[in-house]
Amino acid sequence: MSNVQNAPRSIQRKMSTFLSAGRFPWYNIDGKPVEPFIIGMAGGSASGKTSVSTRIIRSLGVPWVILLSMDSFYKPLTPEQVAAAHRNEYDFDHPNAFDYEALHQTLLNLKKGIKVDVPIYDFATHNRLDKSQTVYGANVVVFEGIFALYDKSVRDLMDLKIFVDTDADIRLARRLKRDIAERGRDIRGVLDQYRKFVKPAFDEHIYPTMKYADVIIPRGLDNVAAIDVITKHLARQLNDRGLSLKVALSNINVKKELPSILRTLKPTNELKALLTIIRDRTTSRHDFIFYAERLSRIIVERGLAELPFGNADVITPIGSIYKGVIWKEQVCGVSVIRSGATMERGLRSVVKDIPIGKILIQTDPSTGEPQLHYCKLPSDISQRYVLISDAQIATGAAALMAIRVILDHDVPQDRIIFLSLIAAPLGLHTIANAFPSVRVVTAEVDQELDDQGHVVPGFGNFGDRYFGTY
Ligand SMILES: Nc1ncnc2c1ncn2[C@@H]1O[C@H](COP(=O)(O)OP(=O)(O)O)[C@@H](O)[C@H]1O
Ligand SMILES: Nc1ccn([C@@H]2O[C@H](COP(=O)(O)O)[C@@H](O)[C@H]2O)c(=O)n1
Repeated sequence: MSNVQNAPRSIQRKMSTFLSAGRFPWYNIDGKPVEPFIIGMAGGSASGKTSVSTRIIRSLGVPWVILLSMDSFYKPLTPEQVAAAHRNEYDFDHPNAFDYEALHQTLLNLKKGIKVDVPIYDFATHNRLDKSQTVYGANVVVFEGIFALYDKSVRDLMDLKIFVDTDADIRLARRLKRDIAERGRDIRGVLDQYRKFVKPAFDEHIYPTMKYADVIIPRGLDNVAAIDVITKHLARQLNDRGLSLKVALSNINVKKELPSILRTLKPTNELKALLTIIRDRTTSRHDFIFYAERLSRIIVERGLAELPFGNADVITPIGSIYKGVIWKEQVCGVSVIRSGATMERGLRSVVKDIPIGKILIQTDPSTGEPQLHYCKLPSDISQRYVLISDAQIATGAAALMAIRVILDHDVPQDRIIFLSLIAAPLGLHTIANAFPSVRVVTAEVDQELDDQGHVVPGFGNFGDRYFGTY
């Protein structure tokens, strides 16, 4: 997810992620992501590309929409080029001013649902800022820029191509006002740059890309009718792609045999005693927390046994060699809030200094579908093994979403270990069907789900019992 609060106002306006609600599943029951809808929005400078894009996005009312600006992909300049830019001697309106390879890769990754780092551009310094913006997850991507329709490989990624056609005088007037107010320019500079570069480039390179557009919007934002037609078309297209994981889950084949992704704890009486206390409705909150955390630690230890080890010989205090082993890889935790957070203490007490990310997934009461509301993960997660924690697996819908998020952050399936205290067979089959290389560690497999989706016999609402929010 993105955060541009600290960027200058002009940048914030251009690089936005519209997250008006939780994100519904963006993958099918086989765990494969469904591609976002990509719109290309070209037109002359100050024609209204950003304004039209924002209006369409707001009217669409779809959550998880990204407005990506081509400015982010201006090639970095040398100090000499920056000096030339300040003298109005650098041509920012030539197609060669942009890095199409980086641009193509970014759009491709967004299309695949993979997390991307988008450079943040600063018009005042004519260069990228040191920090970038992490963008993850989109139902719709609107990509706007003067050369948005210029490059064929970029065009080929688009589902809809739009050209905003606004009168040249109006464009110049708006550019004057905007560049002075937002981009640190003066009147002379803007007019000089317009005459030398902006106008010739429009006539020679930008206007000709209009032929690639599916839709042309004369007069930009003022053309209410055109924007309305486009919004309705988009809404229909998105509706046709609608996914219902809930319906698909009810068709999962729950075989008698449990899937091979499962790792259960050894069924000792000690384990049974812990589960008896946790499952007992009369257990006090104090005892519940104590024994739940004790069980979490055992689950985490079992999860760590799944990691790869290497040989390590050590010398003992009496000078003898011990042929030992060490963990070979770095690990991190990701807790599925709320009940997964109850296992964090267990994780911390077993793995020293473990970074722990968080994912908030809630079930939408009207549709029964899981929704992703929040996601904050360690930045180097792709270099680590990931222990996802959630107290129980019921239908597997939340687990599927959590695993999909981690995969979208470049973690291979076989580096993901899902830790849960108990699991229902349906949830295990759901995970195994979509992600057969993920491993699930649990204390016990319960019998089934009741009509309301509760795990039976289960332990009730784990989060409420742990946090005291009955
Ligand atoms: N229809 C309009 N009426 C008045 N001002 C507009 C209109 N459309 C855009 N603007 C203003 O013109 C400037 C350039 O518009 P913007 O949408 O950023 O263009 P672009 O993204 O094509 O460069 C902005 O300051 C914007 O607020
Ligand atoms: N350092 C820069 C980079 C670009 N420009 C001008 O921006 C225009 C494109 O942005 P729009 O929002 O207007 O589409 C382009 O015409 C460049 O001249 C700049 O002035 N300085």
